[in-house]
Amino acid sequence: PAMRVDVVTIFPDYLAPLDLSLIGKAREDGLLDVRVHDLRDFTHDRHRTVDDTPYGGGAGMVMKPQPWSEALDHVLAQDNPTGAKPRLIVPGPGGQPFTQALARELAEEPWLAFACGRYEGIDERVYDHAREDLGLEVSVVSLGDYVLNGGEVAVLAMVEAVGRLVPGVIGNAASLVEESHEDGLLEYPIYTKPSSWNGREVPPVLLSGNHGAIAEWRHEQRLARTAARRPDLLHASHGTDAGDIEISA
Ligand SMILES: Nc1ccc2ncsc2c1
Repeated sequence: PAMRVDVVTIFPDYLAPLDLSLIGKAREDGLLDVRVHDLRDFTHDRHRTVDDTPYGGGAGMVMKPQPWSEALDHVLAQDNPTGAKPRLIVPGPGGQPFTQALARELAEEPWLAFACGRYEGIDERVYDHAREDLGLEVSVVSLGDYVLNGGEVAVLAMVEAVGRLVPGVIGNAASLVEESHEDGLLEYPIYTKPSSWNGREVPPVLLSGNHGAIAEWRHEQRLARTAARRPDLLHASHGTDAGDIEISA
């Protein structure tokens, strides 16, 4: 397969959507090999304990290091005759921002492993163990400045964002080109039949057949939308600063 993806979680059913639609088809086609592991399978007590109270006090619970160590050992050992290493991604609100650029970077990796934390997070020694004893590159990655209850939803988003960039997963590669954030501008408004609907018309330029005018209109719309919604994305390279675009979108 073009890419192997392992996910360790205490809620394996949360990752069931990865079996659906595009990602599901990519798995059938052998482009993506997605394996979900239940962290509790790497516990040995009757209650399958994965968490405990934090040293130093404080609210909430911390995920114990031992189950994670055994889970990572299992991931590294399974179907891995060459001893290759996956890149370990740990979703967390305090991580580096997940961007389309990072998605493109991760889509180049042959093997990704995702660790879904719950509770207040994972004992810090797991990160040190993964880097220093297992020789893994470990990245803590945030989807945005908000807090979820765990990493599973973040992993679903990241696997979709990365998986769709793996060659062959999306049929028409062209549809990957003009997407928001691909070149730092938001997407232009899009329309389809009928040309007149509910008393609302499609912008005439789009029916003109004048491809130069259409491209120009679309670029203007992208600039205007970006200035209106995401002025932080605009910088010198777009030849315009937010000040001199009339906001129409
Ligand atoms: N483990 C954990 C907890 C909260 C959270 N919010 C965004 S990613 C994430 C990961």
